[in-house]
Amino acid sequence: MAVTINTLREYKQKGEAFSALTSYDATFAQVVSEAGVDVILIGDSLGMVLQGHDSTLPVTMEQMIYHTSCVARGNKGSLIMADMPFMSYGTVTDALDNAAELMRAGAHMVKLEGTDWMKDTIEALSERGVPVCAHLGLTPQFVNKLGGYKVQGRDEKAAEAMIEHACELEAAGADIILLECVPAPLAARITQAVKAPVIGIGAGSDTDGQVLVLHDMLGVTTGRKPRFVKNFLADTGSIPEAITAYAKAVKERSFPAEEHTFKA
Ligand SMILES: Nc1nc(=O)c2c([nH]1)NC[C@@H]1CN(c3ccc(C(=O)N[C@@H](CCC(=O)O)C(=O)O)cc3)CN21
Ligand SMILES: CC(C)C(=O)C(=O)O
Ligand SMILES: [Mg+2]
Repeated sequence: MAVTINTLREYKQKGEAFSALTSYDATFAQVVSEAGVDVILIGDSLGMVLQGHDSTLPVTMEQMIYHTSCVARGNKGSLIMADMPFMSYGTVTDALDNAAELMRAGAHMVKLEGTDWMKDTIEALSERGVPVCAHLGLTPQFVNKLGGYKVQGRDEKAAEAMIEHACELEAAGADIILLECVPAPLAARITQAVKAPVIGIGAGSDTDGQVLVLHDMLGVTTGRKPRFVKNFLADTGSIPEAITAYAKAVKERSFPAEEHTFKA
């Protein structure tokens, strides 16, 4: 049975964790979906892991459409989420036009990075039939404003603001919240505060789901690895087995462990 946003809502209600992983092409999309990973993300991280840039900012709509169409052809029943790239949702009109392109390419929903300024955008998309994931915390498209890839929401004022933003974006129509690089206790508070399923990366084990970049969990990413990354290929014999082990570890909540988590 194909995974839908309702499937993810049911998981949250039952307290069953679900898994997500990036894919950028048809072959990996098929392997990832056949391994039982619930959500495939066409992440704008492709700008870093496929293209070799040091940020996600150079990624274009044309590239996201191309990779989304490749993933859609390989997918065997996972929910397909596509990142809207930098400045493709700067205005509500741009967001509608560009989200439509990603949905035509085969996405089932889109992901946008931002806070309360996205309320109108999310409302417009939601009203017109586009499910939205709101990405909060470390939002890589804001790296030049954030001053680096750093944990977000560490002080109480920033934590309160993030909780409020999550609630406001859910009220505007966001179907899923994604939290990146936030202290585990804050991620737990947000997961309780919203009805929408919450997916975490570097957000501890109390979110409803987990996501990783495919290249990171296969151990092929070059350079410094973030704390939240685990190499699942190291203890398995093949890429399909590594991906299956990841999906299982997320379901069992054995990943993320303490060493992958920011405590405060
Ligand atoms: N390969 C890859 N994996 C990712 O998870 C990822 C990308 N690319 N590209 C887009 C963003 C950038 N991401 C990053 C990149 C670096 C850190 C990092 O080095 N974090 C430090 C935390 C520093 C602090 O304590 O504030 C760490 O130790 O994990 C985190 C997220 C996550 N996303
Ligand atoms: C790291 C995940 C959440 C992402 O946005 C991406 O892969 O682009
Ligand atoms: Mg992204």
